[in-house]
Amino acid sequence: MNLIEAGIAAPGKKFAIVVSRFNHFVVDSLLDGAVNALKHYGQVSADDITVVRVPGAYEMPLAVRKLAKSGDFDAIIAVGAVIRGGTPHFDFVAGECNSGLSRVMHEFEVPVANGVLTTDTIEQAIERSGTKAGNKGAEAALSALEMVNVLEQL
Ligand SMILES: Nc1c(NC[C@H](O)[C@H](O)[C@H](O)CO)[nH]c(=O)[nH]c1=O
Ligand SMILES: CC(=O)[C@@H](O)COP(=O)(O)O
Repeated sequence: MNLIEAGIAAPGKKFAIVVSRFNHFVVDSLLDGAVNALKHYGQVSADDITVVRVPGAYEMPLAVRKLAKSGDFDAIIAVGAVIRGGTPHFDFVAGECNSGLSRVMHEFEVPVANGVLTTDTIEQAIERSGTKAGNKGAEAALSALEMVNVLEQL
């Protein structure tokens, strides 16, 4: 059996993190988790991490596409929080964000890790941004680290 598997150390690789300002009270924790994971587990230096802030999750795919098209980054991490309100707007924002990120990843063959929370309640978002349900920003960063190394072997 031939198994292609990779670790998460990626010193010298370049990462971009696209972070939305909406719900920044949880998104800032997701960003911290992603940056710390890149530095601590990935051995990525701060000089190789670029952070791009956008207004909301709906705007993320456009920024991610520009970054992917530049060819300057080995992986891109998207962190944000779409929290359901009182109208169907949640479905459109979350749907367009997720499908847009996926489209960019496949079009440019650059890992785009999805650290965008889509929750029904604020409490669910808080739980997933560094409390009892982990930090989805950190998890997305770990995915990006592994995918950079896996793709290098393919
Ligand atoms: N409600 C949330 C939004 N809404 C804003 C949109 O993302 C977009 O910025 C606006 O529609 C203007 O184009 N964004 C989030 O990231 N999270 C939300 O819960
Ligand atoms: C995800 C959203 O756009 C949502 O937070 C907006 O809230 P509402 O549906 O009450 O306008």
